[in-house]
Formats: sequence, C-alpha cells, structure tokens
Amino acid sequence: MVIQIHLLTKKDIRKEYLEKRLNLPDDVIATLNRELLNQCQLLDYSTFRMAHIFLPITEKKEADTYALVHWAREAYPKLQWALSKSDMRNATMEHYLWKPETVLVRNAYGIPEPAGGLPLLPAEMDLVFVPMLAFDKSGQRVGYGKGMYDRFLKECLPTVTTIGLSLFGPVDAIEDVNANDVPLHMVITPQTIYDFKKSKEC
Ligand SMILES: Nc1nc2c(c(=O)[nH]1)N(C=O)[C@@H](CNc1ccc(C(=O)N[C@@H](CCC(=O)O)C(=O)O)cc1)CN2
Ligand SMILES: Nc1ncnc2c1ncn2[C@@H]1O[C@H](COP(=O)(O)OP(=O)(O)OP(=O)(O)O)[C@@H](O)[C@H]1O
Repeated sequence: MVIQIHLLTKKDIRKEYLEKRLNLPDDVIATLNRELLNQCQLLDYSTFRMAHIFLPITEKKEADTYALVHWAREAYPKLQWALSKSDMRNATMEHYLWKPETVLVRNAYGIPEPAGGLPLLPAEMDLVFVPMLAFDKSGQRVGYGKGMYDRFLKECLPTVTTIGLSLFGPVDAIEDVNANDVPLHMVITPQTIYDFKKSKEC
C-alpha cells in the first residue's frame, strides 16, 4: 500500500487556512467553538498554577477563549491567568496577570490586551494556550508568520506545557519547519485532543 504524505509550506498553509476560517459562517464558528470548549473541559488543569492565554481577534475568527477562561475560573479557582501585550515592531510580547477586574483594550490588530497590571515573566507560566492557523500531525504549527510565539515559548521553562487551539484538524506535514519552531505538546480541536508527548513516547 502506498501512503501519500502531502508536504506544504507555511506560506501556502497560512493562506489556505486563514481563508478557510474566514469563509465559515458565524453559526458554524459558534458550533465549533462550543465543541472546542467541550474538549478543553475534558483535560485536568489541577497541576497548573499560571496559565497563559490569547484572546481572539474576532475579525479573524480565532478560537473563542473567553468561554474557556470563564469556565476555568469557576472550575479551577486557584489557577491564575496571564495575558500579553504585543510589540509588533520587535515581534515580542510582555505578560501580565489577568484578573477578572483587569481592563482590556483592543490594540491596532484587534487583540484585546490588558491596560496594565502585575508584570509576569515567561518562566512563571506552566501552561500556555497557543493560537494558530494550522498544525501538522507532529505538532508543528503555522501562525501569522511573525514568530512571536516561537520567541515567547523559547523563554518559558522546559517544564511548560503548550496546548494549541484549532478549529480544524491537522495537515499532514509542514515542509519548511525550522530550528526556531517550537512544536506543541498538545492540540485541542472541536473533535479531538492530540497528545504529541504521548505519541512520541510510543
Ligand atoms: N489572538 C491572538 N493574539 C496574538 C497572536 C495571535 O495569533 N492571536 N499572536 C501570534 O503570534 C501574536 C500577535 N501576532 C499577530 C501577527 C500579525 C497580525 C496581523 O493582523 N497581521 C496582518 C498584517 C500585519 C502587517 O504586517 O502589517 C495580517 O495578517 O493581515 C496579527 C497578530 C500575539 N498575540
Ligand atoms: N526565537 C526566534 N528568534 C529569532 N527569530 C525567530 C525566532 N522564532 C521565529 N523567528 C523568525 O520569525 C519568522 C516567522 O516564523 P514562522 O514563519 O515560523 O512564524 P509563525 O510560527 O507562523 O508565527 P507566529 O509564531 O507569530 O504565530 C521567521 O523568519 C523566523 O525565523
């Protein structure tokens, strides 16, 4: 039997998956987000103390993470949350504690950011939820192409757990993975939880 693996570049995948997401009608997006939340609720977060999260760019129909945090604040009251402010010129992020009372302001890219608060270091995160346009069957991801999460994840401790959130399933393989790319430990989709740590151990 011949198994064909489709290799695609990040540039092609980025274009295809952004279009695919933007073309989804709002009711389908709402259903996928509900299913994604259900999958997220299946994991046990009790070993984590500080979780970093992104808030969605709604114009880009990113995964809705508000509902996840809303649920987790009730289900895991000891778990604290961190949010970032982006510096697009340097492709870097600064991190702040996200309390329920934190004021959020949308930046020029439509990303809700904390107006201020207690600054945090990457080393303080033990769980990071990662945005993406697509991922592949080995846990490599494609984002908007600035490498901001690759830079951030490199600064986190090796003990950090990374979980990508995607409204779609994986592509076969990303052709142009490079040394800066940080593969994800897990990806949650509306249908499945992919655990790349486990599959590597097999
Ligand atoms: N919600 C969310 N927050 C996030 C990310 C993300 O993917 N999603 N990022 C993940 O890294 C960082 C922000 N990265 C971004 C990179 C590009 C664009 C963007 O809109 N780019 C324009 C072109 C910009 C330009 O070069 O002028 C575009 O794609 O149309 C937005 C966010 C940090 N925060
Ligand atoms: N740790 C790093 N240090 C310096 N440059 C980096 C680092 N990580 C990524 N880059 C650079 O950033 C650029 C974008 O990388 P890539 O195409 O992998 O982005 P992406 O993962 O799709 O985007 P993002 O992480 O912003 O969502 C590349 O030119 C890459 O070399």
